[in-house]
Amino acid sequence: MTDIQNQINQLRKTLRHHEYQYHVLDNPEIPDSEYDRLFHQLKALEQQHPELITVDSPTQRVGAKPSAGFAQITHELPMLSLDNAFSDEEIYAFMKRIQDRLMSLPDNLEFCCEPKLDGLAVSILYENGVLVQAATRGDGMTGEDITLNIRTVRNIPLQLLTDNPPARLEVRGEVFMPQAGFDKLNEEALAKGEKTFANPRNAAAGSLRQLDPKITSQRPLVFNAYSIGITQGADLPPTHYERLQWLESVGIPVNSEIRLCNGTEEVLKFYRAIQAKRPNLGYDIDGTVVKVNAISLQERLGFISKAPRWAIAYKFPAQEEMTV
Ligand SMILES: Cc1ccc2cc(C(N)=O)cc(O)c2n1
Repeated sequence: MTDIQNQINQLRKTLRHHEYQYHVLDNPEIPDSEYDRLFHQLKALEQQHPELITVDSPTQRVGAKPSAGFAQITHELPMLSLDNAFSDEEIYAFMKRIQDRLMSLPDNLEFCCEPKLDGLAVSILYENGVLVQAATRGDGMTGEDITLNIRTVRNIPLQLLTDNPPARLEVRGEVFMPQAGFDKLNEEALAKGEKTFANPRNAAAGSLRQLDPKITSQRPLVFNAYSIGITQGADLPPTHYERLQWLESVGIPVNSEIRLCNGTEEVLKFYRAIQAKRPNLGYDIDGTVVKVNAISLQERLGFISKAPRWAIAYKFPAQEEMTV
């Protein structure tokens, strides 16, 4: 084997070792500057000897589809999709279905109402209070392991703020990109002649599916929790609203617009109030989410195939296309 081939093989082996240390173990042994120096040494050798370039060389990573590099994770509890309502009539029908099954008038029921964030649904697992894993929703059954990227989202605590954390706590919520951060990101991309994102949701999804957490780390992402998945050793309150309050008390961010509503008319009032606020929220939403607040009633209502009977998304009419 030629000396050049030996040098190239040794550099590839060293770079793969350091990539593993940085991207998988999150434990770099060398500064980025040293990694870059080795990388560019290999790049130069391959440019002098293009016949020696192999598709699996570390220099060829840039072309890889980002998601190809993520392990698959199976959700212990499926991540549900929500049934949709597009009119008050469909909300009344939702309430009637609940009344028929619970034999109790909806106007005596409490609902937890929130804006429906237009981002990417993620699942974050804490064990003994420490963030150990994060995954995208994916198809609801399996998602991509984005643990390293989620760790870079500034408002997600790496440790729960409690002295007696549950053995296991899965927090589910939405990662989104606020409008101001999105506008700045696209301005910078334009200035650099790079591709811009069509909308904040695509920007959030693209940022979370970066193989390089350093890039994700530079993106203005925000997380808001909206439910609890699996738990072990957690003593949780009996209503959804109180559970969100508990999450907030242990350092998990929850949307500030979430409200308790009594009966159908207050639910519709909330929908209109959020619709009026929508232009000034500073982040994209595509409706509101209405949930029966009492967990015991949620359990009695159960799910229709994939969507829960106890929740519905009341969507806003599609916004007229932006004329650019
Ligand atoms: C159960 C469920 C499923 C998807 C959700 C999605 C959102 C959302 N996109 O804001 C909020 C929720 O409370 C959700 N709740």
